[in-house]
This record gives sequence, structure tokens and C-alpha cells, in this order.
Amino acid sequence: MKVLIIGGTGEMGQWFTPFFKNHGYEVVVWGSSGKVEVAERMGVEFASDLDAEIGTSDIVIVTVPINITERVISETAPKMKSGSLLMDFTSLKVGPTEAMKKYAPEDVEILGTHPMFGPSIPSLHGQIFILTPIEGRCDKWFPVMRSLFEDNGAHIEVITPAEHDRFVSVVQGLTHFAYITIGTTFDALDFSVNESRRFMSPVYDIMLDFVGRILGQNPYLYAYIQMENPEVLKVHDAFMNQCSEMSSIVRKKDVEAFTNKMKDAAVHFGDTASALRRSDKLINSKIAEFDRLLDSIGQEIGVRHIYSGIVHTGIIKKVSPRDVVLECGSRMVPLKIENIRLLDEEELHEWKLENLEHHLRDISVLIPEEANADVIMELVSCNDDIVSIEIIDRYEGVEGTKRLSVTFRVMIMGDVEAEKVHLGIERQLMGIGCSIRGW
Ligand SMILES: NC(=O)c1ccc[n+]([C@@H]2O[C@H](COP(=O)([O-])OP(=O)(O)OC[C@H]3O[C@@H](n4cnc5c(N)ncnc54)[C@H](O)[C@@H]3O)[C@@H](O)[C@H]2O)c1
Ligand SMILES: O=C(O)C(=O)C[C@]1(C(=O)O)C=C[C@@H](O)C=C1
Repeated sequence: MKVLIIGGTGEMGQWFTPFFKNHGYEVVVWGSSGKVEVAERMGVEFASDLDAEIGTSDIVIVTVPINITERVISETAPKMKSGSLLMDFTSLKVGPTEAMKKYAPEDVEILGTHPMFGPSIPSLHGQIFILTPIEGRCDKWFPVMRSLFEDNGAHIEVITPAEHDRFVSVVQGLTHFAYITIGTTFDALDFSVNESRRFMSPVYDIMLDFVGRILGQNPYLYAYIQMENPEVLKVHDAFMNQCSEMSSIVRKKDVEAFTNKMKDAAVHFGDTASALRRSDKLINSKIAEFDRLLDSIGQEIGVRHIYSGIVHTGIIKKVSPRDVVLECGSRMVPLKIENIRLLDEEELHEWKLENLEHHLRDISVLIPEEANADVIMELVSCNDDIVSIEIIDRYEGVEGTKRLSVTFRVMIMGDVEAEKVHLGIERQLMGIGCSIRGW
């Protein structure tokens, strides 16, 4: 089954390429900037002949900047083969769906989708995926796509394209607008965000992270989310009216009016108690990770850099509210706490197993008569410094004894003193009655 991702070299395209590849699809990507090296890095083909790929693909996904999506659909849809599926990931749904309806031949199915997440999420687990199928235009492929996303942990919401655009005019239109405007206000006030962190409350801390998260992303995406959805302007008007009304209440020092507005908004909002609990959880999770770092000073830890994926292991030397210093061999590595995730013991162990260069030792022993070599091996294997152990030789013909000779091949964890562990294993074997051969 072949999937062509038009825009496959972009942010979302690069997220979904390995996703489809890992589910057994052959993936071919195309991007206007011709980034063949991006395709190579992902281990997929770059579509050198785009029209030929469109005509032979089972699924074509359009995931290009919002403002050109309809044009790309109009150029792509008519060239698709019978029985195939045309799908998009655009943050708006009315325009792209109308274009798919208009330009896709009747025997090509169409499905508008909007993944409600950005490309920095690790998996579909717990993420919302909005689907806007058109009656009679996606009977074969809708259940296939739905279960592909659902089986990977996504929560599916099915609505019409118009309902979608109305909801996202607030869900994204208002949220992004408010956060971006907070960012532009910092700038207009020439306010030092960095210095302000010294005085931050939990609410401010979290708000800053979200403002920074949005400001740091592709500004064109956010511009088109504001400008290509006609519903957004109504939301801006309502927001700005509320800003002026609240500000004039503040100027008049009208406490009664302010508190009434706030109480009314709380009633309209609904369950503020759950919002408090959930935001407490978010705040506490930040504190919990910080506490774990503090508790680990002087101990070995492993942290994964959220953006590069690189794992650093070492002894934790210093922790301040925003930074941590790790001693990695002879180097001191400073890391920003917001950029790292602390690995738990099991994750660190797994990482070591996969990434360290381990030490191989063969230990030959004569085991006691009547003893069972497999049981002895099981006993020895209960040692955290041992990666693996196997029996590579059993020999009954040792001169002068009836005892069985057994050779254990032991892989010792790469970051421990192999000699010490080796001697420890030999001592343990002797303790249960084995004689080390070659002594
Ligand atoms: N980034 C997100 O967080 C996010 C989340 C959900 C949905 N989306 C939607 O996904 C789509 C892609 O967003 P993105 O962030 O991956 O964008 P991007 O800018 O990172 O990637 C755009 C891709 O489109 C290609 N492209 C640019 N101009 C083109 C043209 N004229 N013809 C064909 N291809 C062209 C680029 O080469 C690139 O491969 C958008 O519709 C966006 O609304 C984005
Ligand atoms: O950065 C994130 O995690 C996002 O959620 C990105 C985000 C958003 O901010 O709403 C951006 C555009 C998409 O349409 C969907 C999600």
C-alpha cells in the first residue's frame, strides 16, 4: 500500500512519514523545496516524478501551508487513481474539503482531518484527531483511517467542516491570538521576560511556557490560522470588546462590576474546580521532577534531551531552579531543566543495555555432582551488573573427575569495573560448590 505525502518534508509530513512507514505502508514524500536529503534521512523515496506518484498511490495526503492547500488539492485530485484516498491535515476544514469535493473524481474517496497537536508530541497517545468525512465520499477508507489512528491511542472526533472551523476559531484562533499578543505586549513594554522569571508564580511560569512555545513556532502557520478562517474575526471582536470593557472597569475602580463579570464568567465556564485540580497537577508535576533532581544530587542519573533525543548519563552535581549540572566522566555538562526529561531507573537500565559497550567474559567451572547447570546460571544472572549470561559449553570428560564442566559466557554492563564483577561471579560460583577451572 503506497502513501504519497505532499508536504512530506515539512513539520507534520516528517511526523507522519515514520508513522505510516511503521505501519507497513510504502511512503513517498514530496516538498516544494525539493529536500531530497530529508526523504533520505527518513529512509523513504522523494517523488522525482510527482504526477506518476500521484497516479499510482493508494493514499495521497496534502499537508502544505494553509494558504496554498486548495490550489495543491486542485492540481493533485484529478490525477489520482480510482479507489484511492485523498486526505489532508490542514488546520482549517471548509476550504480544503470543498476543494477535495470539487476536484476529486467520484471514484476517489476524500477525507478531511485535523490532528490537534504539533509535531513535537512523541505519539498519538491521548491526542485528539478531528475527522470531517463527507457522506458517501469515504465509505471504504474512513474505517481504515479511523482505526489506524484509534489503535495508536488517538481520540477521534467526527464533525462537519463548518462546525470544525467554528470551534477552532476559538480553540486556536482565540488562544493563539491571546498568547501571541501577550508576547507582542512584552516586546512593546520592553519587559525583560528572563529577569521576570526570578519572581514568577506558578500561573505565570506556565503561561510563559505556552507563550514561548507558540512564539517559537512557524509564524506563517499561526498567521494563516488567524487569516484564512473567516470565523476568527468575530472572535477577535468579542475579545477586544471584553478587553476594553474590563480595562474601563479597572480604570473606574469599579470593584463590584469587576467581580460580577468574573463571577458570571466562572458560572459560564462551568467546572472551575476541575480546572484547579488539573492545573495543580501540571504545577505539581514540575515540582515533582525538580524534587527528584534535588534528591538525586551525588547519584547517577540519566536524562533525555527533549529536542535532540540525546541521553546524558552521569553524576548529578548541582541543581538550581532552571539548570542542572551533570558530571559525565571528566566533563561537566550543564543542562536546562525545561529541555530534559529525567529517565526512571528502568529506562536508564534499558538505555545502558542498548548503548554501552559491554564486557564479555567466559568462566569455566566444574559444577558439584547432582547440581543443575541451568539453575546455577539463573542464580548468577540475578545481578544488575550482568547484561546476559548463557552456557556455551558442557563437557563431561574432564580427567580425574566425574563432575560436569560448564562454561558460562557472561556479558558485563559496560559502565562497571568488569574485573570486579568477574571476581564476584567467581566467588559466588565457588560459594555454591563450583571449582573454577584454570585456577
Ligand atoms: N505544525 C503543526 O503544528 C500543525 C498541526 C496540525 C496541522 N497542521 C497543518 O499541517 C499542514 C502543514 O503544516 P506544517 O507545519 O507541516 O508546514 P511546513 O511549512 O513545515 O511544511 C509544509 C510543506 O509543504 C511544502 N510546500 C510548501 N509550498 C508548497 C507548494 N507550493 N506546493 C507543494 N508543497 C509545498 C513544503 O516543502 C513542506 O514540505 C498545514 O496545513 C497545517 O495547518 C500543522
Ligand atoms: O504545539 C502544539 O502542541 C500544538 O498544539 C500546535 C497546534 C496548536 O497550537 O493548536 C498548531 C496548529 C495545529 O493546527 C494544531 C495544533
